[in-house]
Amino acid sequence: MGFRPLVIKIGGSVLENLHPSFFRECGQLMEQGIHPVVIHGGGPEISRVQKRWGLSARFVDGLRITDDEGLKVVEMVLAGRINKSLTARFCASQASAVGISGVDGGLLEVEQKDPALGWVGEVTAVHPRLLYSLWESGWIPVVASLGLDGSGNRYNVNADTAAGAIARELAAERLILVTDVPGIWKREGNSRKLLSRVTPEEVREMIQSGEIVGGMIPKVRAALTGLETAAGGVLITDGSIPGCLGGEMGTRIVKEATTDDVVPHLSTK
Ligand SMILES: Nc1ncnc2c1ncn2[C@@H]1O[C@H](COP(=O)(O)OP(=O)(O)O)[C@@H](O)[C@H]1O
Ligand SMILES: CC(=O)N[C@@H](CCC(=O)OP(=O)(O)O)C(=O)O
Repeated sequence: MGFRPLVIKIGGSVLENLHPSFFRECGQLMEQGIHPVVIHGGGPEISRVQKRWGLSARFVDGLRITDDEGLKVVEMVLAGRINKSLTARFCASQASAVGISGVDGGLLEVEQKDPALGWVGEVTAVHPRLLYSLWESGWIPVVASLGLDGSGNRYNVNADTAAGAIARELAAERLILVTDVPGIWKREGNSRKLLSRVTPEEVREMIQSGEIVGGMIPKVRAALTGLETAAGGVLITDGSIPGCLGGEMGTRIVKEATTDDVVPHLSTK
């Protein structure tokens, strides 16, 4: 069976505002012979639960410091409630989905990123066999970004980073990063404009100049990872708008400014 993988990452920032048509559109892509895998975040909800439990939510460069208690919260919230509620919304929209995490099928192999961060994993390999099995049987995998090491320890993985690594391994047709903004903003005098396309070099310059900050930094870094193999480039788009998977709205990250994108036809009409 020939596979046409499409990697979609849903940010925690947009989970509550995801347009209802999103789920149906994913199902339609599957019917068109495209194979979506959905990686989701959930940072804001993890922080809310940590606070409710009297635990602090602390970050270094956008990565959550994850001690033993923190990992329990991450697993319960990310792989539990968020993963199950998202999977339920797919199924209720007649899009056949299965909720898993990066631990299942050994999908995300990681090593500890930095002892100072605790149970935070850096992806060292992606083993996609389970994804192919699910696609073959008609299921859309919905993945919580946890990983495991060679000793069976489980880790918290940034969801953008996980999506970028999966997209690179699958040589996905496209990586779509669904978030709460319509794309990458660039300052222009006193106002700002939305970039319709941007190259890796421009992205690196914008991080240097402080125009790309906060949660957009791991996102564009993941975009650069995915771009290494994704023929159709990477799209950053707003999930609260209908048709966000169609490819016309948002910022495209492309290898070269002059090359036309090879955008797969993703009709969600
Ligand atoms: N240049 C930029 N253009 C657009 N958004 C930016 C930029 N720099 C930083 N951001 C911020 O990045 C946020 C998206 O990242 P994040 O909150 O981590 O989302 P998600 O949960 O979807 O991963 C936006 O809401 C915005 O505040
Ligand atoms: C290591 C690390 O920081 N992991 C993230 C995983 C969730 C995530 O990435 O969620 P968003 O997509 O909403 O940011 C966290 O604990 O917040």
